[in-house]
Amino acid sequence: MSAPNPSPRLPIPVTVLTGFLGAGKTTLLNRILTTAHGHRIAVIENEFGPVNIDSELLVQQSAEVVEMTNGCLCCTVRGDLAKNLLDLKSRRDAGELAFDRIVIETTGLADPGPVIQTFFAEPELAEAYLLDAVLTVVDAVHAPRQLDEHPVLLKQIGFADRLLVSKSEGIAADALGALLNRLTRINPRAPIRPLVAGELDFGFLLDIRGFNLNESLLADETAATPRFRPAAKPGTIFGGAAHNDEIGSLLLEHLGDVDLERIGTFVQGLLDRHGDDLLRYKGVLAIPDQESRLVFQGVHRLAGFDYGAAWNDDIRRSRIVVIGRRLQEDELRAGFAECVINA
Ligand SMILES: Nc1nc2c(ncn2[C@@H]2O[C@H](COP(=O)(O)OP(=O)(O)OP(=O)(O)O)[C@@H](O)[C@H]2O)c(=O)[nH]1
Repeated sequence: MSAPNPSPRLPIPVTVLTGFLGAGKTTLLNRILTTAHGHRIAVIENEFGPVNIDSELLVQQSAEVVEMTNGCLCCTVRGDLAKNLLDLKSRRDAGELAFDRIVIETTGLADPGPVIQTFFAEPELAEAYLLDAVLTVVDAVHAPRQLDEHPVLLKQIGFADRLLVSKSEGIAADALGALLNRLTRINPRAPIRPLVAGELDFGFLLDIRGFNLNESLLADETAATPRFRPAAKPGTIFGGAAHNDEIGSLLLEHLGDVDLERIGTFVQGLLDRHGDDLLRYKGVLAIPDQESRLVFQGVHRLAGFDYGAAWNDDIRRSRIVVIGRRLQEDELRAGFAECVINA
């Protein structure tokens, strides 16, 4: 029997590890599992086909590994994912397993969207687990071509909370620079780091709380030197004409309040019309007569709203960041403009 779990009632953090075929997901996972960091990690491995090679490649002594084969998590075996997660939780509660976080390694072809949605769509899962972050490994050598040929890689990058570039030692500095620029255009929200030999920075990988509803949602974008690059002019938001990447991002911003009813209608309309194309969106809004920030975020059509920290002496402003496919910039800007309250 394993030692009792320290906090059986707290939600268990989950990290989704994604990246295209051969990007280096298992290599990274092995490094995570073999580093002494004090976390007890259970792993869910998903692979196409009847045999899970990845789980055989894993160093198993330190982790409980659940194998999911014969389909991809994002489509055929999504129900199994929920079942496996609940099963792991019951075994943990019963003292049969001891772990304090889960890493899910998806197949290289998986769209992370449905995997993410699983955690919000099923109340039992939402209570038991806390989706911490999506980590996406990007293969520096192959990504430029893969990005042109495989739209799912755009989604994997678009959904990421952290982008980890593998094999960067294999390419010239200017090619790496071009790739990093391209990644930033697709997803300006996610910090990027190369995966290099040596110690892993667990502060960068774990406990990111990328899906929490709080005012730090846009922390990176609201820093003194904004990491977020707003679209300069119409037509430039899709990662640039050079690559014709369909996934891009857009910042909607107003230095002041927005009308609650109008912004609700605007966001709802957006989800109704374009929900399939909205990968991630986050907003921090100032609402008249409301001392606290209204914070929202979502994935496709699943969105959550809540009031966060008080504005106090901070400048009231309203910002929405959208990462999506084929974003209709003019429509979004016009819709948002109708919601703002001009002092
Ligand atoms: N040179 C170099 N090779 C790497 C690096 N990371 C991973 N590899 C190699 O790339 C190959 C694929 O790595 P994996 O970790 O199996 O990739 P994966 O994303 O798990 O692959 P799939 O599960 O098949 O999608 C292996 O041969 C690794 O040794 C890196 O940073 N540099």
